[in-house]
Amino acid sequence: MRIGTPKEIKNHEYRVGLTPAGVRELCARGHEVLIQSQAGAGIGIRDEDYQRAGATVLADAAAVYAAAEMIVKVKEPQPSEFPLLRPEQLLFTYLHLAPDPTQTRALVDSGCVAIAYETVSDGRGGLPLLAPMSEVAGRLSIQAGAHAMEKAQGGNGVLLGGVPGVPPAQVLIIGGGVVGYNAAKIAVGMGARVSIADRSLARLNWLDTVFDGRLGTLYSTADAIDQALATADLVIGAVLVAGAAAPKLVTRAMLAHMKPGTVMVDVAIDQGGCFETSHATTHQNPTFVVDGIVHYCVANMPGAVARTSTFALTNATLPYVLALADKGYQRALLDDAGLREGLNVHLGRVTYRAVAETLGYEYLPAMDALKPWWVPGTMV
Ligand SMILES: NC(=O)C1=CN([C@@H]2O[C@H](COP(=O)(O)OP(=O)(O)OC[C@H]3O[C@@H](n4cnc5c(N)ncnc54)[C@H](O)[C@@H]3O)[C@@H](O)[C@H]2O)C=CC1
Ligand SMILES: CC(=O)C(=O)O
Ligand SMILES: [Mg+2]
Repeated sequence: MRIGTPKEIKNHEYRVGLTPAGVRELCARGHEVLIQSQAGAGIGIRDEDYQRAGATVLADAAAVYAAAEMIVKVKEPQPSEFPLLRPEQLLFTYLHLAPDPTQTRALVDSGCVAIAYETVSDGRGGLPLLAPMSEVAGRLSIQAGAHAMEKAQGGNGVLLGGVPGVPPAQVLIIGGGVVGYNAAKIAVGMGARVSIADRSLARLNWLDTVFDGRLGTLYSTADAIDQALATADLVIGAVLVAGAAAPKLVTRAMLAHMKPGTVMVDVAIDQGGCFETSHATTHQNPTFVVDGIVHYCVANMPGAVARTSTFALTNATLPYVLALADKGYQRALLDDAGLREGLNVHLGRVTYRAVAETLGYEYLPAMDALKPWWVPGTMV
């Protein structure tokens, strides 16, 4: 198969969808890899590194999209990339379609086959291609939040860990999954007082055991969140209902009960955000203030630490890229029910239920989309 990786063009996005190690694996299996010139430049991967691994370097994105049967990238295609997609072309990347009607329309109209990293599952309730970036974003959320708490950044001037004789910051984390756990790990490590809210009692149980008394757990209700907001210095929004728009758990009315200068980091912004007052921001202009509360809502947080993030992401995506390239997407999706959950758009139809329901498309189950390739008795 001919696999192409363009340079990312989202604001301050320096990650890249394939590393030279991935290129080498693909070429060793007889595939052809096309990389846009300078695709890895932001993280110190040179065109020569890709060439040495076996890739052909092409001058621009248009050349990569025109030649490749499968596009492997990081972020959702930006509007200038929409016209480059073509019927039956395979797109493997983060998409976050539920809160993004414009992109969904463009993918449907393009006739491409779009597999979203964030909805691929591992069959055990995990999201193996979201998890590595959630680890990064969770850890980074505390770093970004602590910075925003500084007076010069508009925050309330509280030091996360306090000092002897002065209490540390109160951190409230809403959602105790991968982002929430990693945020808690860093916040606890920096000496903050941490509470974590989730609606899964099993998850709260696990967090309580792992942190062994070093954080408090809250069952997530509007009441519990409202009360915890009143004393918080830093709030991390980290909930997810897979593939769906995030529930709005902090309303604008709740901001009135909070201390001025409190910082809210909405990591769930890529699914539309879990604070009513959130809107997506960029690394260039990451924060804004509503009713005295500082909001940080960057939708591609891992892009800030693009080198770590690229290797963490591609370690997880490579086995799937190899399967798609070796078998073709139809066989790869039929063989792996978890990868099949990644199929969001197929030849003009929406094949992920939460996206179809949120945006008003008719839902076509992935298995029905794959019927022409399905031989009974050969699938899992
Ligand atoms: N902004 C960025 O750059 C990035 C954003 N993310 C986003 O962060 C979000 C969280 O991702 P993960 O931690 O990997 O998901 P996850 O599935 O591991 O965890 C989500 C948690 O939210 C909980 N939850 C669901 N509804 C809730 C409610 N009403 N109240 C409290 N908890 C609730 C679930 O029980 C689960 O424990 C996702 O939207 C993901 O796309 C992830 C990486 C980077
Ligand atoms: C998960 C995601 O959207 C990101 O890493 O940018
Ligand atoms: Mg988007």
